[in-house]
Amino acid sequence: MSQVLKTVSLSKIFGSKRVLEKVSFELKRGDILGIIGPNGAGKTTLLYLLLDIVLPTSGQVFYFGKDFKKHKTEILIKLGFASQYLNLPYSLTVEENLKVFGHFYEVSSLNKRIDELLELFKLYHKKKVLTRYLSSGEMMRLNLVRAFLHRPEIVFLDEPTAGLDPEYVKYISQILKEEVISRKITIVLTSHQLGELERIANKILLLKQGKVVGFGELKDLFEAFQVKSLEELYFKVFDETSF
Ligand SMILES: Nc1ncnc2c1ncn2[C@@H]1O[C@H](COP(=O)(O)OP(=O)(O)OP(=O)(O)O)[C@@H](O)[C@H]1O
Repeated sequence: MSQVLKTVSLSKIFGSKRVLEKVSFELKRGDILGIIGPNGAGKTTLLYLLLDIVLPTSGQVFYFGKDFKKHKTEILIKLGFASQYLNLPYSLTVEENLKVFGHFYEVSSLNKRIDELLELFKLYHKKKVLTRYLSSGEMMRLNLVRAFLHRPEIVFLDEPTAGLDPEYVKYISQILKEEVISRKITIVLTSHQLGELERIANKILLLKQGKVVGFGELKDLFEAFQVKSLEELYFKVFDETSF
C-alpha cells in the first residue's frame, strides 16, 4: 500500500522549551495510528505541526510523497481535523455550521452528505438545533461530522472520544474503523482510552517528553516490549520518571 504521510526529524521548540525532538515516522493508506503519551508529551503539538496550525522549528513533512511546505493548499484540502477543544460558532444551527464548512470546501451533494454523516454520528435529531445547546459529547460528534464532511484522505482526531459515554466511545470507534476499511482513508488520533485504541489502531506511536520511544505495528510493539495489552505497554514505557 502507498505511503501517505512521512515525517523526517520533526522538532518544535516553544521559547526555550523543546516540545518535540526529531520525530520521524511513516504511514500507509488504511493505517490507523494511535499517538499515546502522558499529559504534556507533545501529542497535540505533533498534530498541529501535521496540520500546519503550528510551524516546525526544524524537520520535514511529506504527504503523498510531496513536501508539505511546497504544496500546502493542495494537501490541506485532503486533511480533516476534529478536536475536543474546537467549538463551532454557537449562534448557528448544526446544519448551518456544516453548510458553511461544506461550501468552503466545495463539497459535492452537500445536503445529502450532511444528512448521511449526521445519521452516521447519531446527530440527525439535532440538525436544526443551535450549536450553543449541544452537550459536550454532541459537540464532539458534530466536530467528527465536520472532519469527515469533505471526504478527506487523512483525518486527524485529537481525543475524539473525550466527553463521550462508554456506549458512544464503542460506537464511534467502530465507525472510524469502518470508514477506514470502506473508504481506504488514514486516521491519526490521540487518545487516553487505551482499551478502545487497542481495538482500532494498527499502529502506535509512543511519545515521551517529545521523543518517540516506540513506533510500529501494535503486534510488533507487544513483542518488542514483551507485553500483552496496550495498557501494559503504556505503564512499562511511561513509568513515574515520565511525569
Ligand atoms: N503555544 C505554546 N507555547 C508554549 N508552550 C506550549 C505551547 N503549546 C504547547 N506547549 C507546551 O508543550 C508541551 C506539550 O503540549 P501538548 O499539548 O502537545 O501535550 P499533549 O501530549 O497533547 O498533552 P495532553 O495529554 O495533556 O493533551 C506542554 O508542556 C505545553 O505546555
